[in-house]
Amino acid sequence: MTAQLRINPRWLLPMTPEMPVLEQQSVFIADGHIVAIEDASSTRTAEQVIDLPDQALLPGYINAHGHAAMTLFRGMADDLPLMTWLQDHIWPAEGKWVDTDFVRQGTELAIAEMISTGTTTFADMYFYPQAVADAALHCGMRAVIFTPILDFPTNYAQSANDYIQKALLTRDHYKHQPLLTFGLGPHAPYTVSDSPLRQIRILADELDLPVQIHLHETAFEVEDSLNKLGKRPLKRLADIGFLTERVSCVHMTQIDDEDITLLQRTGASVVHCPESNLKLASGFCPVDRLQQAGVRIALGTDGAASNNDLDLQGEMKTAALLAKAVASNAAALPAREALYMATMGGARALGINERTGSIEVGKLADLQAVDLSQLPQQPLYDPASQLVYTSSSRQVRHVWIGGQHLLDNGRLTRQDPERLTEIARLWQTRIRPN
Ligand SMILES: CSC[C@H]1O[C@@H](n2cnc3c(O)ncnc32)[C@H](O)[C@@H]1O
Ligand SMILES: [Zn+2]
Repeated sequence: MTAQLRINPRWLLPMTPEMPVLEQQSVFIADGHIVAIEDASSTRTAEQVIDLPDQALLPGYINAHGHAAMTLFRGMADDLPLMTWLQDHIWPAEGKWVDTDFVRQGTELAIAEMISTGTTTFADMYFYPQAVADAALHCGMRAVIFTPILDFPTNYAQSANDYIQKALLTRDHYKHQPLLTFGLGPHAPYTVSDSPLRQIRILADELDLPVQIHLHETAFEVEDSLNKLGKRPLKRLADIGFLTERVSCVHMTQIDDEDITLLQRTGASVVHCPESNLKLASGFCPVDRLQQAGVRIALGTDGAASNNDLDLQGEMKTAALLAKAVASNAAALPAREALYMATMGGARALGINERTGSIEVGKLADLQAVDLSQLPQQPLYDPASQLVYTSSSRQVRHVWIGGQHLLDNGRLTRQDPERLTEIARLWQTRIRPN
């Protein structure tokens, strides 16, 4: 059978369980899927052949947590701790500026940055999820969209029940879009009460939805819950039956032995956002301990207002370095495991691992090719090491999502960077006139 596309990379990192680095392999694509992986000598034909003699082909990264539209708040409130940042700066700005246009345009800006740096799926938790969905569809980007749920009113919705109804309507509206998956995003244990959390659990089970929540982001969050309720937030969630394997817990910088047992017992996963945690001085997620306990871990950037970029390769490097420092062990989170976290780890946490996250026959062609011939990658002993520990995201040359060629030799095929820059500048002058 003739494939539509044959890619001949120098190296292939399929991110299958043994995490091999292969050479002399060709990947064949048809109808958006990987249809064969064969030796480079294969005589199988394709309508188009792309030779990548200096490049590594690997799955696109999966950014497992973020607030894409917050790119428009990038650099607006730096060098502040979480609660000051959120309550005194971000929430007032969101109240003033966030509407459908803000989310649509901010999300398109975010998608351009993510595709250019090798991300092929992003998880999003933000207001106006239909604008996030429209932006993703327009750009050809895969997205897991968690409609936010809070107890209090915002520009977007009035009550927890209103957010939930909007989540269901949004999901219904886009149910035939293969690029999109919808879930429920209760913001945090300190902003959502037990009753909506119970309802979210029931709906997630009934409709098979992923759920994502900010959790144990700071020591203050845990202390506050101990003072008010006599238990840690994770224990409270476990006690009301909220925790299941559908749930991804974002941040988890505060972890004791009982927390680890709860994560193990329920199968809930952790989304590690090391750069946001460092910048807001929130704390350190003990990645090595979690891995040793068999807890599933994914990687996220969080929003550009607390990171301040959406570069998952940078996040991998930070995660690998931080894991070593936190564990006092240079062997903690080696390069291949960081790569796994940024690909299959994300896919598993978001419940999309049957479709994406690795290069295997039958899976979607969500791929990136990275040029490893450039100066910052020389000499080259181990492609996995170069991908994680050098600034390899600057060398991403090609990205395919569902077989669509969205980055072609470093050029975005569906988005215009100049137009996006102009839009970002317009928002900047509107938000903070000079
Ligand atoms: C309800 S939509 C998402 C909501 O979360 C806010 N947010 C962004 N980053 C963080 C974070 O690290 N912890 C808690 N909340 C965060 C965002 O501004 C929106 O209001
Ligand atoms: Zn967040």
